[in-house]
Amino acid sequence: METTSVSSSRIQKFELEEDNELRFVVSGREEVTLELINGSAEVFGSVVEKNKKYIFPPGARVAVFTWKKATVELIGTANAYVSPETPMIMYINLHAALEQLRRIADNPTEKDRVGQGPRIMLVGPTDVGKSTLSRILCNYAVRQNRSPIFVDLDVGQNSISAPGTIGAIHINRPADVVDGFERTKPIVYNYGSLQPGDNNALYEKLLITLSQAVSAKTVENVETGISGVIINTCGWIADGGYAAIVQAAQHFEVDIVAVLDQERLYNELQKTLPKFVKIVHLPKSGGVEVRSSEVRLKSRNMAVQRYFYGTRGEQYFPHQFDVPFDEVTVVKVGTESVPEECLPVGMKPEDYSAKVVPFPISPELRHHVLALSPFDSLTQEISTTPVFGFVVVKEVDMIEKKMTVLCPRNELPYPRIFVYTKIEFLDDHNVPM
Ligand SMILES: Nc1ncnc2c1ncn2[C@@H]1O[C@H](COP(=O)(O)OP(=O)(O)OP(=O)(O)O)[C@@H](O)[C@H]1O
Repeated sequence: METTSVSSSRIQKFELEEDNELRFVVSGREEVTLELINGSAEVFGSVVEKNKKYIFPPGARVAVFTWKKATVELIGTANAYVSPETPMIMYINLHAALEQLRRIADNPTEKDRVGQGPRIMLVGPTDVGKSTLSRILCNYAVRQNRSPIFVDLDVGQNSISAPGTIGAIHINRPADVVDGFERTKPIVYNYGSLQPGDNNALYEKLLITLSQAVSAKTVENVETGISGVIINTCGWIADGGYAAIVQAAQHFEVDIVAVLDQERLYNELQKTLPKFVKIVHLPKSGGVEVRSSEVRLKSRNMAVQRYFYGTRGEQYFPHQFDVPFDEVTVVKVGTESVPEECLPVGMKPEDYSAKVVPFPISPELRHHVLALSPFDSLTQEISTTPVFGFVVVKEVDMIEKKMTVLCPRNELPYPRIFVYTKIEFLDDHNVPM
């Protein structure tokens, strides 16, 4: 990738030519301020306002793209360079194709797709820019007065709720340049682990339930139906991961699959998916970060941190609660099946993948994120019903028989059925009780 400058000093000014992208990483411990001095620019599809200061936190990785020309200033410690090579033309062409399908859906003279706009799914290995392209496509859609549904099936790096979940949100305004999309009224299902392969059957059950909830939304609201659905997936593409992609395409009834980067996956999907599904192959941007497992862990911690504490632009003030053991039931979804050879002859093994079972309260729960179920007693529906939200277990006192949890609200909702997750978060803030 050709670059025009690389720098990390405190004040840096960049002149961007047509179709150039300024890429930077906030590399120090302090924030970095971005300002558009002249021209026009966007960050992952969100318009950057002239002379407004955008403050990015440490670790942020950003691309400021211009279709025309722009003068951009960065203040703070940032590794930055300008690249003249980006796939943005191809990404906007994809958006134009989606927009064309929305127009057809909106046109009552066309019989076949009336009322239902495109359903696109983005697939590819990890770190190819799937989440970023989803954000760009959602932004371009709302900038044309559309209101699509964004679905995130990535349980490892979910951008709607905590890690270990899948979910959907209705997008009706562009993403904030720094904080991304508003997460109001999301539909969130708790899967409880970072790898879909940990419990394939449960993952598929949740895919089905979420796809039904999304379809109901697209039928309920005409504008949403026409705007369509944009689906981000996780980077697990081998073996069971490939099967999960195919299942997701079927359950969400997608009509377009955009494969980022990997040609082999593109070829395989062409053979597997039905002919009416259009499959496109797109290059990844040279700016996309290849993240180590350490960086991935950090970004997951930041996602949980954001869930409880918000962002610089929108801070939350969570509370801590002591919960006596007798006021809470902890459950787990999915247990080991009894091996066939241990069952009486002729008996079929039961499907334990989504079985809801009590989980003993013990110090093992410390630092675990637990989901809040809307049910008031142990029922099998817990496994496939959206959750209220999450708490983090800060302490488990086996002598006093109580646990201390961090909750985003100043009230801990009843009923108190907490669902175990494997996700851990070390909260080092002092929070009021
Ligand atoms: N053009 C770009 N320039 C600089 N950074 C970028 C660019 N595009 C994406 N990034 C950054 O690269 C990182 C990875 O991108 P993204 O999350 O979109 O990849 P992904 O394929 O969804 O990854 P995964 O499947 O692992 O979740 C993010 O931090 C994102 O901000």
